[in-house]
Amino acid sequence: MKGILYVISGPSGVGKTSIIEGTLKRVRNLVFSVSYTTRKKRPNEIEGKDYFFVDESTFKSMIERDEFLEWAVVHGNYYGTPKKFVEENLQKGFNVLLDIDVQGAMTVMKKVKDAVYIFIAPPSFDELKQRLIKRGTENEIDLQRRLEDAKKELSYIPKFQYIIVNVNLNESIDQLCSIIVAEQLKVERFIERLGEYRIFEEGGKADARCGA
Ligand SMILES: Nc1nc2c(ncn2[C@@H]2O[C@H](COP(=O)(O)OP(=O)(O)O)[C@@H](O)[C@H]2O)c(=O)[nH]1
Ligand SMILES: Nc1ncnc2c1ncn2[C@@H]1O[C@H](COP(=O)(O)OP(=O)(O)O)[C@@H](O)[C@H]1O
Repeated sequence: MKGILYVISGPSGVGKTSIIEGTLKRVRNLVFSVSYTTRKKRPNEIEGKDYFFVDESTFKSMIERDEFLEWAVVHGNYYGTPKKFVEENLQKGFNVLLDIDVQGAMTVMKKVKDAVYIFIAPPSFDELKQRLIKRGTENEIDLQRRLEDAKKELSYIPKFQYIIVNVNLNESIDQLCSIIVAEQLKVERFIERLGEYRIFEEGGKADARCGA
């Protein structure tokens, strides 16, 4: 039994965290991979839930020990996905969700062929700016940098399989749930997991381990 890897990317402030939180509450059998970062913790963030906050030397020694599935420098800080967590959960049959930047998504694309790639886009550049200002977690310099980086990030959209334009949060959560479930219902994935099913045996039932 092998789970599905879902990769979510999109510019800072677009609503990735909000959409993911809403989705995790609604979809069964789905786990979020908490990344490591050297970024400073925001007051509302929880160690081990939002990120594992580490210093640069700890992060670099993790790179040397090959502990990341992927890592990248994003808006001036290091971010990385713990390889062991992702591999173990996929192996156990859980579906795993990553919130990583476009560079990280490109790395995963080379390593994990059957992952699902979803880009979250803003309705407009102005709206993105307003959301970042309203969130109030960045100083002026960091905010400008994130908006600058957003322009480059949007150019990666054609490399993704799905796009959600986050106008209305609840609709975006619905759309992410739909993508997650639809992928699980693909015949090619069903056949891969056929060993898990007993529907063709007499008295058997369809115990599909899928989502919402
Ligand atoms: N490559 C990579 N990017 C990550 C990882 N974790 C988070 N990111 C990305 O880093 C960027 C900044 O995240 P964050 O500092 O939480 O700011 P926010 O996106 O404004 O909430 C976002 O694009 C995240 O998707 C990771 O493990 N690897
Ligand atoms: N559809 C939406 N409409 C308006 N505001 C939103 C929407 N989705 C998220 N937000 C708000 O925008 C801000 C950025 O969202 P967040 O989830 O932190 O984005 P990201 O994780 O992509 O940086 C937050 O204050 C959040 O409440």
